[in-house]
Amino acid sequence: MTDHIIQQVQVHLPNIPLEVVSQGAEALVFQTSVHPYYSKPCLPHQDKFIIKFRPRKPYRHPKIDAAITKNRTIGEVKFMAKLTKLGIKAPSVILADFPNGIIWMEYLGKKLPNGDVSSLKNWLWYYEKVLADESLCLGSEVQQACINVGLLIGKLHLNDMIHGDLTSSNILLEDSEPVLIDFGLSSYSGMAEDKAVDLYVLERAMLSTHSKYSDHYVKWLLQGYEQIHGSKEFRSGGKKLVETLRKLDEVRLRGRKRSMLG
Ligand SMILES: Nc1ncnc2c1ncn2[C@@H]1O[C@H](COP(=O)(O)OP(=O)(O)OP(=O)(O)O)[C@@H](O)[C@H]1O
Repeated sequence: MTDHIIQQVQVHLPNIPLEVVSQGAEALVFQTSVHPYYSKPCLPHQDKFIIKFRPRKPYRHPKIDAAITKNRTIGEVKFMAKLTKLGIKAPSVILADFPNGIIWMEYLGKKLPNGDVSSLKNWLWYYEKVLADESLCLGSEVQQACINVGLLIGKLHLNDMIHGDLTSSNILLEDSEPVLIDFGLSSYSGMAEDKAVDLYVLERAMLSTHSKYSDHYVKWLLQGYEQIHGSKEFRSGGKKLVETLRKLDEVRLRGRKRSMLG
């Protein structure tokens, strides 16, 4: 399956070395050492880039499939470009081929001491499972990283941007500075409901992936989220915060009722 998709992408990117990073439902993600048009790019990672490729879906009608691929790729790239413009940390887009579903972007994140990519998930797992020391898991470094994630998501929402798939895998850490990735389900909305659902998805992801300390992590995330809403940079942030947190309570209640009903 993957070999067949690699052949597909190589038609569009001949002679580009590709190393598979992940295969999701929607896209294949590759790492490459090559910049498409510049031998000395001015990016922090000079020799690593990410290529995200949306392969053809043979079960869809070819015309519909082509339109979906193109629109989703355009949507993701526009969202990323807006984040860059607003100074919300996310990979810079280097090149995009809309009809062929290709996004060439900046590589972000570091390797953890155990060799794993520094997603928030792996980083917290490193603390929880490798260091396995409660005082470190609940220490100031983890607290500050969670607060920083809350600040980042708050900034996103204050710009009426919704991530759509906020999990601890879709947040990478550059030291303790978080960056967002994967905007395949992103959208624009000023509605408190949409922001609350975004927060709820993250809250649930933290609970299922980091159950032992999730209460603390979520508390710190919300601390950062509240903090940015109080900043002078955003007018009526306080009012928006109250609305979103009220909705979050409603969404949690709906989620609980659903899980009680199975
Ligand atoms: N800019 C980037 N820098 C470094 N790593 C990245 C970058 N973008 C993606 N990755 C890596 O590739 C993985 C998959 O990326 P992404 O989530 O965008 O693809 P996806 O196909 O939508 O994934 P999924 O379907 O699993 O949500 C990430 O978890 C991360 O490890």
